[in-house]
Amino acid sequence: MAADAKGLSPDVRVLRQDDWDKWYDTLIRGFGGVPESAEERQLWNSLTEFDRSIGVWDGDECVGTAGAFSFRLTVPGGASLPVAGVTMVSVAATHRRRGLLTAMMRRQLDDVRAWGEPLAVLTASEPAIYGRFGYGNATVSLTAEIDTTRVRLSVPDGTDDVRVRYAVPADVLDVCEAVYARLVPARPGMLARRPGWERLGVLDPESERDGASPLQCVLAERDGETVGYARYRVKPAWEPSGPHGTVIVEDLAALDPAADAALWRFLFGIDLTSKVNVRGRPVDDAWQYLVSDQRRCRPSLRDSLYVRPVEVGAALEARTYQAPVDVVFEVEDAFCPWNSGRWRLSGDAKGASCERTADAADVALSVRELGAAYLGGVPLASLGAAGRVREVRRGALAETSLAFGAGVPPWLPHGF
Ligand SMILES: CC(=O)SCCNC(=O)CCNC(=O)[C@H](O)C(C)(C)COP(=O)(O)OP(=O)(O)OC[C@H]1O[C@@H](n2cnc3c(N)ncnc32)[C@H](O)[C@@H]1OP(=O)(O)O
Repeated sequence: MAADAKGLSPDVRVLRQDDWDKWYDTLIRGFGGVPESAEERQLWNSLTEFDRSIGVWDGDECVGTAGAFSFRLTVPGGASLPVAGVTMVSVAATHRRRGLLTAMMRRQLDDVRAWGEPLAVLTASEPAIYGRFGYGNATVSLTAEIDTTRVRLSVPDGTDDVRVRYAVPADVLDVCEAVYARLVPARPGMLARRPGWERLGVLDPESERDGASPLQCVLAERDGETVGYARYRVKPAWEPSGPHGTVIVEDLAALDPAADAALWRFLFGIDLTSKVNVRGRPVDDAWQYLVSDQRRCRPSLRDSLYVRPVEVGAALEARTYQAPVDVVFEVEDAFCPWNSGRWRLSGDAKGASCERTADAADVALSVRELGAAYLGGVPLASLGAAGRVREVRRGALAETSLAFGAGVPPWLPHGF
């Protein structure tokens, strides 16, 4: 390859099986260099999709890594779209800020297009990295620290019919996965899990416990059927005033309101604890509507899933719209110029078409804003109010923003 402006000739190539150890060591070092347990390393090896992963090589040395998992993502309307789950991105600190990430993003987005996947998605180690490549933050997740000495839950009818029982996390993986799988179509942003991914949820390296217990699990059952599960840890604390342990919720899923409430009631009530910490939850997590005092739950939000339309037309056609929409977008996409220009989107709750057009634009925006709004969690009107989206035809932004809503806030249930 010809040398680039910063003096490097990046040799970007598809990952080979026998390069994985070097490649993965580069990645681990890029994230600080703390080694993973043998079990965790083996799991990531088995999850690596070699033909969808790339490395940058400087002679024999691996200096850049990136992968793209083949996921299916739920989009508004319930369709399950093949997407590239961008992951494992790193550049050796000896080679940073010389364009290697840019070279990998170029190669990867060209590949994703060739694979026919209309979206690339990722979670970012730092939010400032990916906007320049057309990724927009499309979902947020909820973190909370609930003072369970003061906050009470009022549970819905039927909660007492749900039995909560302990189980060994690894022994009940299949029933937990079955609960998870039933929830995937109901919420945009959720990922259908490929075989093997469920094991990530029960990896329990001691190095990540920070003084808390090994992973614990309870099942919620009704009439012998599993209707939910929770995975959590307990971190004990003994203070002069008494026990003040914390329950750290790692994962919770339930098929109906009573099962959900039964699990939260259990977690709120564990003896010798005075706090429940949750993170990575949906912004509308139901317990918030059951508590006596939201303020003492100290909720906060964090950016989560970034979405990058790789094929604007195919992406906009794949979802539905909660109100009829007929709009011409003027899209600007400097990094993937095949998306730039005008697109007419016509659709409603049943389906949509999106085609190139020579008609005048109604709404002008960059592909990054389109990615942010795509799952229905970030209103186009709000992006308009921020000056990130421009209304060309009067009234078009409000109409389009309404149509783009998803009814339920999108949520990414786990990182990757
Ligand atoms: C999906 C995931 O896997 S997220 C994980 C991302 N990886 C990490 O955070 C690991 C540690 N960090 C790294 O490995 C590297 O710093 C990377 C991958 C973030 C960046 O790699 P580099 O090769 O240095 O990026 P590159 O030189 O192509 O930079 C391109 C542009 O992005 C900017 N940029 C790169 N990293 C950052 C950052 N962390 N914050 C803000 N801007 C950044 C550069 O300044 C440059 O801007 P310019 O074009 O205006 O000069």
